[in-house]
Amino acid sequence: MTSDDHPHTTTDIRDIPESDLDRALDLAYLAFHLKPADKTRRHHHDLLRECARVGAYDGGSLAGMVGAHRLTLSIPGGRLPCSAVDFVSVAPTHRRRGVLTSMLAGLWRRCADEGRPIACLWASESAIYGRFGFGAATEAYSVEIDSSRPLALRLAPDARPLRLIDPADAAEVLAPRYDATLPHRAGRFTRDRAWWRNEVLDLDGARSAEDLDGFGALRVVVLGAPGEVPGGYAVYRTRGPGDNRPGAVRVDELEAESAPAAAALWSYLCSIDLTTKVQIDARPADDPLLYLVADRDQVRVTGQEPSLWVRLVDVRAALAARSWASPVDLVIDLGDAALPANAGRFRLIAGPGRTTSWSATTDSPDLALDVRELAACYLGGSPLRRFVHAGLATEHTPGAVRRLDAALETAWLPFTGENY
Ligand SMILES: CC(=O)SCCNC(=O)CCNC(=O)[C@H](O)C(C)(C)COP(=O)(O)OP(=O)(O)OC[C@H]1O[C@@H](n2cnc3c(N)ncnc32)[C@H](O)[C@@H]1OP(=O)(O)O
Repeated sequence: MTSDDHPHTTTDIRDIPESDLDRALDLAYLAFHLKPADKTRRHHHDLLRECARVGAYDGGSLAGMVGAHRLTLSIPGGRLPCSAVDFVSVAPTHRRRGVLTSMLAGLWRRCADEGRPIACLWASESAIYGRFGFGAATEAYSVEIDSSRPLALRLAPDARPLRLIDPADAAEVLAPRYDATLPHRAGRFTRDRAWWRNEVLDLDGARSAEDLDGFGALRVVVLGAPGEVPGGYAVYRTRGPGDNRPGAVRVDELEAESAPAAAALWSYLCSIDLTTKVQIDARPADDPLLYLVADRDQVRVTGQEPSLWVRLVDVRAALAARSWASPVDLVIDLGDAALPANAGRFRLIAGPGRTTSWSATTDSPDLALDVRELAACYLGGSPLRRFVHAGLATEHTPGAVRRLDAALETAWLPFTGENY
């Protein structure tokens, strides 16, 4: 297939066969300025082999590639097969000639073939993906706790025992607690054993020294007795004091069934000897931690970033798959320059216990928006009114935005932990 999706592209867009996996990785390392260790390369090789792979070939050479993990994402009220885009690379000799644009068009065809109504990704730069219809659908706070003193709490922590477990056993022990979060937290991936092993726990040590930044071995602490579903757990690493830095705890993941369970885990992490700081790269914006501390000055939000970007590849299927918090009946003008099959005027009829309908209409519109804004709102993370206030969506009928926002709302904000 020769691509005509962009005026400057002269590359052939086609699947990358397994025999080209090494060339594909060489291209990725060229684009990302990496020189990984052998075990990291082996890990990437294994990951990429399992991906859908779209390549841009210029004669005999590979000039671009997109990989997509075949994952399942939690959405409000359910789960959806998702193309989790990764390894996006274009050779510096071929940049800004429409290669990425053409490869993504190829990827949308793969999504349709594989029955994946949504795609998602972590963006290396936020400026890249909006034009392709991606919206920032989950966001994360980075948080730092001053643990030079005990964590002051407004409630009694869960009194069950805490125990450290062997990370090799962690996937089996932690999975039931993690899985229990999926029905109420959209934006999370279902995890098989390999995903736990490599993406969450890094058991083969494929993470680079820069990633680890002096932090030591992985530790896993679990709340509750062996044999029962944990009340909570934390996956973390520690770094002792030295080199003009205080000792610190870095938390990769913390899940808890309740606020007291979370309080027990945070208290533990804040009490580890020779450390005076607990840092966490990604927490949900509605993390109970921010409210259950008695002294809010002890917990600092140090950053707020978009995390998972979502693309509604098949808008009708994506809308039909999610649940709705309240009834809604609205006419929406939807723009989608990259996937015109989604664009047009549609009546959305949806609500609790109701089959969602998204059908073409000529009635006058209540709202006008682009698919990237719909994607940003899809998991319940951003109300549409923010985009109306920013001049990026239009309310033609007063009250329409309020009704759509009420229907899209979820009890918990969507959140994505691992940055694959
Ligand atoms: C999910 C992930 O893997 S994220 C990682 C993304 N990859 C990287 O950052 C690696 C280094 N960068 C690259 O390999 C390439 O520059 C890519 C993949 C980011 C872009 O590939 P290109 O083939 O140059 O993109 P393409 O030519 O199709 O650009 C399409 C449009 O996006 C714009 N665009 C592309 N990259 C960027 C960027 N980094 N910032 C802002 N705009 C961008 C282009 O200007 C172009 O706009 P136009 O249509 O108005 O002219």
